[in-house]
Amino acid sequence: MGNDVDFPRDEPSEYSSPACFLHELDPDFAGTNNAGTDGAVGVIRWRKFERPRLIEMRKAIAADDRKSMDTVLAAKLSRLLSSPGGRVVSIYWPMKGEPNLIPWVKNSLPDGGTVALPVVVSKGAPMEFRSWSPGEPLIRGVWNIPVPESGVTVVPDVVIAPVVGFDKRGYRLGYGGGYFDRTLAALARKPYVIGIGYAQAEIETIYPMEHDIPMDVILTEKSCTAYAPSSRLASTLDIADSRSV
Ligand SMILES: Nc1nc2c(c(=O)[nH]1)N(C=O)[C@@H](CNc1ccc(C(=O)N[C@@H](CCC(=O)O)C(=O)O)cc1)CN2
Ligand SMILES: Nc1ncnc2c1ncn2[C@@H]1O[C@H](COP(=O)(O)OP(=O)(O)OP(=O)(O)O)[C@@H](O)[C@H]1O
Repeated sequence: MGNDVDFPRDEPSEYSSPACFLHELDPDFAGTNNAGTDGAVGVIRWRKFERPRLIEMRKAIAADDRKSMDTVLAAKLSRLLSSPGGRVVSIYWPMKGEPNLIPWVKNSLPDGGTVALPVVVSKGAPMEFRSWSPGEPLIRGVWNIPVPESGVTVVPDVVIAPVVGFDKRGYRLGYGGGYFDRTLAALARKPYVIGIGYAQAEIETIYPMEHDIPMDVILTEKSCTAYAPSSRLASTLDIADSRSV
């Protein structure tokens, strides 16, 4: 983040970057971060700027590092969802450097849980969740994201949502379609929502707007933070105390 950069305060102005490099700078650095003061327009603009920065940073993670971080995430997920028996857990098919949970599903989740994948059925509408088991055929959906070809529509008890970014209050920044927020808002029974990502995706704030729904827990390779510690649903689902994960 720009705040981490040691910015020389009394640099003469003739040493500043030429205007054509401004787009490469963090908005805080470039003085273009009006998210906090420009209302929704400023927030939307700031998010458009922030998403590619976070995605590129994630894609730059070396394959070996990614593999070991995914192994740590899988172990933490298994502890968090200690007895999935009979529950429907929605995962996602990884893209753009997101943590890959497919090996975890193959190795651990079949212990009594049903896996589902989110499906964008139409633009600007809530998603649907379709059951899927490793090996079952997938077809390309919106954005070329693989989705189950058959599989029945299910209602998830637990939704694992990949984050592009997340903040200190448990809000998630995604790809900008608003799909998870719209879907969670439309479900009759709110599932237990686990945001998952690498620790590098943490930012100070996403400047939450009215439609943004915070995650119950955010899991990274370094931390497991609960934002809804007394969630009734968590206890009925037998979700571990996040402090022990
Ligand atoms: N792996 C994975 N699968 C997932 C998600 C995810 O975050 N990760 N989703 C999580 O939601 C859903 C798909 N999300 C999508 C989000 C945005 C767009 C999209 O069309 N974006 C536009 C920009 C939108 C805008 O700025 O208005 C684009 O890139 O052109 C498509 C799908 C379901 N599947
Ligand atoms: N519950 C909702 N009802 C209607 N519109 C919504 C809702 N939630 C989000 N949106 C719309 O979606 C747009 C994008 O939202 P946002 O920036 O939160 O996306 P995101 O969480 O990054 O994306 P995604 O969940 O698809 O990964 C918002 O500007 C808003 O107009």
